[in-house]
Amino acid sequence: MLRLGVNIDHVATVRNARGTPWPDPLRAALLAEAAGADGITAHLREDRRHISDDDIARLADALSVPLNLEMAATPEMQAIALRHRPHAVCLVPEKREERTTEGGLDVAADAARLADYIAPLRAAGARVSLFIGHDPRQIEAAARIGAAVVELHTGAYCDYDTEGRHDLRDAELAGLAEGARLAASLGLEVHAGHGLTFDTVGPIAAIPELAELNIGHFLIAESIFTGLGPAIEEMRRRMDAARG
Ligand SMILES: CC(=O)[C@@H](O)[C@H](O)COP(=O)(O)O
Ligand SMILES: NCC(=O)COP(=O)(O)O
Repeated sequence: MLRLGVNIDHVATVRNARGTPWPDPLRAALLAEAAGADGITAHLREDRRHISDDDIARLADALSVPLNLEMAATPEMQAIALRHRPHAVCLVPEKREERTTEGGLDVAADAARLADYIAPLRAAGARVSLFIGHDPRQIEAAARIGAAVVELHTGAYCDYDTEGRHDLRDAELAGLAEGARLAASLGLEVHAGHGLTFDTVGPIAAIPELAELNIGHFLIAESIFTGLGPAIEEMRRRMDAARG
């Protein structure tokens, strides 16, 4: 079965716009669980623009489904992950000035440091995931350093779709499918996510090697109109339909 991880970061974006306690990302996460989410994803950015340290503490305490903590590979974040022991830790590249996560980690160029970095996380029982593009060099490097999971960045595929650049979108989709095949053949669990919507999820969900999709921004946006539960249920329905 293809799992759906619901990313609740942008509930915190709305909360932080006013500095109120609402809307509460934990409440959204519990609603997502009730609507059938298989896991909750939260990205504790270094600049704390959405999810806060307190959110992570409360999510780690209250969730029944697995928590996937996305974070930069910094000493501060490693200490936080070791304190809260989430089910999974997904390492992502971060730039302070970016609007959203622009690309994947350069695992090939940073292999020795990342191997050392993930060792204590693995020893603490976390499933370590690396957020990367579908470049075979990055996938092979992820396998070499002992990651359990790679999450393939679907942002470019989604952007090309939105811009109507269908040749580029289809080439990107083919690259993601090829990357998923390579990663699975190397023994990695394969996830995908970033920017996915009702319109773009089908062809990604149809890639047979994928075990999990992480989807946030679109679901939170859609929930303004339909409520979070129905948005998640519709995404789940489209994922299942794509799997036949
Ligand atoms: C790594 C990833 O794809 C998500 O965490 C996404 O980055 C959500 O957070 P931002 O929108 O702040 O990038
Ligand atoms: N890792 C991708 C993720 O968690 C969700 O990304 P998005 O759907 O918020 O763009």
